[in-house]
Amino acid sequence: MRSPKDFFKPLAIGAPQPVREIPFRPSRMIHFFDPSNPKMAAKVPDIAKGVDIILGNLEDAIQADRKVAARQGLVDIAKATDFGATQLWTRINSLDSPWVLDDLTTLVTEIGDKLDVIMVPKVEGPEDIHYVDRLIAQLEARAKLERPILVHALLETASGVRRVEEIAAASPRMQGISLGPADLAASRRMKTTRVGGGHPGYLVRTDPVGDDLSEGRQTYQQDLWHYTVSRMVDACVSNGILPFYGPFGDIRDTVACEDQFRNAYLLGCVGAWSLHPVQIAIAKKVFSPEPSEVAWARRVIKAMGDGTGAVMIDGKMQDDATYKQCLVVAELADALADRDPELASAYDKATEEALAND
Ligand SMILES: CC(C)(COP(=O)(O)OP(=O)(O)OC[C@H]1O[C@@H](n2cnc3c(N)ncnc32)[C@H](O)[C@@H]1OP(=O)(O)O)[C@@H](O)C(=O)NCCC(=O)NCCSC(=O)C[C@H](O)C(=O)O
Ligand SMILES: [Mg+2]
Repeated sequence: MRSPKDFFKPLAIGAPQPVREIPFRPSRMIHFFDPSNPKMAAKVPDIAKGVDIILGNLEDAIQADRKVAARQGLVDIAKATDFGATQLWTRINSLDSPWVLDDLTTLVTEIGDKLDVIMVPKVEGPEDIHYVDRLIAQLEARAKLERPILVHALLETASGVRRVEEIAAASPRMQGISLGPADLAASRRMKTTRVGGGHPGYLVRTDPVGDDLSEGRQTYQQDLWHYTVSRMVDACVSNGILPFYGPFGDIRDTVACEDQFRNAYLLGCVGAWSLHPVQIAIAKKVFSPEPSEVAWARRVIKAMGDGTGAVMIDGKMQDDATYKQCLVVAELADALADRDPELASAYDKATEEALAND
């Protein structure tokens, strides 16, 4: 076994030095496309300009007889496209599949210089990350890459959830984790056939009034994913990596998609997947803090000076802890503003207005 001191040493001679910190880059949406679908592939250069992350999917949703075409399609698109500040990711096939070895070998050697992150599906435990970690290092060395490719795990098995903390800590390559609610539901034998979102049967009911058990009792639908998302967020944040909500499969239901994304945002996720162009704007809206929230955060930070002590603002107590909460929002806003001039001016305008009243 390697010593803990070796954690940050390359796993192959000639592989690039692993990163010590995962850089925060705007990651509001991971936009999935099928590289074997000529219509979708043709849209990639344009879509890439409007998303934070674009992902060439090789796993589920790609037919078995299109796997090789999808892999080659991604190589061709990556070589032909300048992605600018947009991150290029891929989702490889599962580690027990007949395609994954060629996925990794081809992608790292042919487009490793363009790939930011490799998403690994159906991760069961840290040993899955150790396997891809070493293999990627060998391939990076072969391709003479200068920058390490990062790894993102999909949380979509009961065993993966049970070991999520070990997965998050498995390698310096670990960039983040996404919830995969469809596979996770199947793995856990949950009785929902939906891809993410709630279920009308999962509810709480108000108590009866008097003896009548059937009349006048409100029901409230509950969040099936609260436990898993919260656990994933803790595992990620305590290991310095980024948590994401995954897919919302009812493309028509943009309202419930927005709700699901917002729940994840409020619980600490940095982004979600978009499966269809219509979901890109939803993710952008939800995962960018509201200008009024940013203005409030900046107001509190200004009033708190060095961040210690307590002050009252608009009747609300602020102290060291609320100062830190506000830093989370303000720092996210600054990172997004660097990428998005429209957001930058909306944030500055709201802040000026808020500060003018102080
Ligand atoms: C879901 C889709 C199959 C729907 O496609 P389609 O029927 O073609 O929809 P539209 O007619 O509304 O499409 C309008 C045009 O937009 C293009 N399009 C559609 N989706 C995309 C996209 N993702 N990127 C780029 N362009 C897209 C269509 O080609 C149409 O173009 P045109 O005809 O020229 O106007 C489809 O959206 C799709 O396949 N999406 C991706 C699905 C996917 O990646 N699924 C896997 C991720 S979810 C998962 O794996 C579960 C998870 O792991 C878990 O376990 O929870
Ligand atoms: Mg899945």
